[in-house]
Amino acid sequence: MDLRGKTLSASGFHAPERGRIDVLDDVLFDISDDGIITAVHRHGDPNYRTIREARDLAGQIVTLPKGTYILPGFVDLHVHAPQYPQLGAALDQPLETWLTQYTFPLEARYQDLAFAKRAYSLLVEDLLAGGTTTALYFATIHQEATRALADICLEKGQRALIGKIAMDNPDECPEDYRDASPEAALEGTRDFIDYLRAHPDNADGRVLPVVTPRFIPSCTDATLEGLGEIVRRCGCHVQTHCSESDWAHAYALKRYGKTDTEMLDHFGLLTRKTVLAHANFLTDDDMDLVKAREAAVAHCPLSNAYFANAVFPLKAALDKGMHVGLGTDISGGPSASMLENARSAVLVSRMLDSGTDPKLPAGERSANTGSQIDFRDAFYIATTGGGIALDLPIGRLEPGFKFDAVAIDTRADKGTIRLWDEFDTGEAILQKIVYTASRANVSSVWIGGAKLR
Ligand SMILES: O=c1[nH]c(=O)c2nc[nH]c2[nH]1
Repeated sequence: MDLRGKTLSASGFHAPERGRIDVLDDVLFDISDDGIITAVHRHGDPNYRTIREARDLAGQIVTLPKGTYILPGFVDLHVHAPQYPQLGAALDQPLETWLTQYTFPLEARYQDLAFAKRAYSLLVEDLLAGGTTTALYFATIHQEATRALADICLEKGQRALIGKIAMDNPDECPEDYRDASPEAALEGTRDFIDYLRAHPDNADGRVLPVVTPRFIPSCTDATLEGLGEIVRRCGCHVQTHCSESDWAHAYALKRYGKTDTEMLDHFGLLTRKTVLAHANFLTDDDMDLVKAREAAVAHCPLSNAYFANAVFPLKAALDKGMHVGLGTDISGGPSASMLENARSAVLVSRMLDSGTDPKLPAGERSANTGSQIDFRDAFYIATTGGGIALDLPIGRLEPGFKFDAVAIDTRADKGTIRLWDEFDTGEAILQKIVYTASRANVSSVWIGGAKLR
């Protein structure tokens, strides 16, 4: 049911800060007509009963069934929308081969608007069904297809941030899939920003434009400089890939004698609203710079296992106070599920922590002991961390935040969660949700209080 102007009676979980899960046991969420949480009344509050009776009398209360729990909707911080048709394909190639032989030819197809609309509609539907209420999308270089992605998000109600990709370097991009010149790359970026800002269905800014240099290898200096100037003027979000693999990290060092992070900063592309995808090879100085600029990393654990040649030190980044969210990196990562990626974040952190070579004695197996995270950190980056990274009031269930939420039905017949009343209470329920839930357990999805599924 649409929850705008209503009160939801439910139990659930969110992570107001790193390391702390707030167990919301039988609470009332007051939701405004424009879909913002205005109050959360807890069962133990002195005026809980009075408030409940008043809301009940006004016919305002919507109650979730027992065994169903509310979570913040997932914030996917790194999605290549056009790559959905190759999800689960070509994962045995190194990044540079995967890009040139598979990914660029697929993305080039998006000049066909009918193909673009078909792929993008399916993707947005599937992400919503899995509980992704906000997605930060790379589109392609094509203006029409990128506009179509924005229209589809608006029509289906998904919160989204979308970038028309800028890529114009003839040395690294194929002739049939690159911006014709720096001017074309910059004009395309500006046109898409203007399109979204003037869109009649986007008055509330549900879909935001993102300045999107694909990564340093694919852009000329003139384009990177021009994009920095656009960011200064428009204050938009920025997204790009940063120091992802040995090859990508070495590229900037060879071209400039500096790291990706240093060069992005040089071009004015490292801001409070910048999201750096992957960032596996950040140096200590890079990390300091990212933190100082309050930029964020989109950690993509599944994709990194295939393409990055290393595990991102998530725990070190979180301990340092860097902004970090979670990304599926469709299709570098073969799963569109944020829950599956949350589990992968735990898994790869365990491998980083223990080391992986069984021939080495335990004491020598890892240079990164103390790297493991738990389900709380994984849940945090999938929700709260994403909201902080984007500087948007999403990812938490507290007053002032949008009611972007999912209901997890732990009793769904075709679902994969099995709870035991004898021992599953409080946080233990969230732990089982994070580790075992699947799409069949996502029973409802709301964005800004509007029920989408
Ligand atoms: O995982 C990735 N996916 C991409 O599409 C891409 N482009 C540059 N670098 C990239 N890495």
